[in-house]
Amino acid sequence: MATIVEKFFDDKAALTEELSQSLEQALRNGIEADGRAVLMVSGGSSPEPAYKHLSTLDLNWANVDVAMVDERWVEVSHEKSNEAFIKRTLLQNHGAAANFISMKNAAATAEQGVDECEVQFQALKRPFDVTILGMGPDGHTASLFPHAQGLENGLDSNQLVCAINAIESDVTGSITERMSLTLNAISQSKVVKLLISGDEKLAVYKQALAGGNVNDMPLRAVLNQPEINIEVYWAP
Ligand SMILES: O=C(O)[C@H](O)[C@@H](O)[C@H](O)[C@H](O)COP(=O)(O)O
Repeated sequence: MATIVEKFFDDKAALTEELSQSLEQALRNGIEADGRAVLMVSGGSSPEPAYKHLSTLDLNWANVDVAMVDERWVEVSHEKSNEAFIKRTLLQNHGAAANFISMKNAAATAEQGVDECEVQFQALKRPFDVTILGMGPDGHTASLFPHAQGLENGLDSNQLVCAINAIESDVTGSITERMSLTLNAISQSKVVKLLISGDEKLAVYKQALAGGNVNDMPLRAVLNQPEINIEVYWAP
């Protein structure tokens, strides 16, 4: 089992305030201790206000590496691009000076692009300072989707990134081809912040925590990892 600390808030504003402060502290600590800080970022609505706030902080952003947790295999101009979302939110203001590591590259498929992506991620400082994860109502996290093609590799691999082709659902939408951090990469973070909002997702988290088949709910594999420090952030 991971070490899990649950941080439950009365509302999203309180969650955002604590998350913003702790991310700032983690980046400052990383820069002070190692000269560079590494922040792994997910898309989703939960971290958006904290990203916008962080971008306004006067940090030594040139010494911060911001890298994607997962990405749809689409161009950055696509409305569903997580990279575009990070560029619109975190990489603004002072945050624009951060060094950004994309997952998407020119390869035709995620499968074909995975080796190039791996090289980029291997160059990052480890352990990463912070990894921000979201969670879907299907129990996916990063792009580790239930029963996806590539999931087994994503959970077992010694690599940092993996190509995933999810089973299309209401959660995935039509774009099922993705790149994701592996479980191995997620494990190599000083802290993992798992962001959850609403009662429905709280119930999904509790179901994952109760145990069961990791292929049905890949979040379980993260929660089961003994070496991960997870902080679960929840607000209604
Ligand atoms: O790439 C994606 O499909 C999204 O980024 C997704 O994985 C998101 O992180 C979760 O669905 C949580 O979303 P919320 O933060 O909106 O709850």
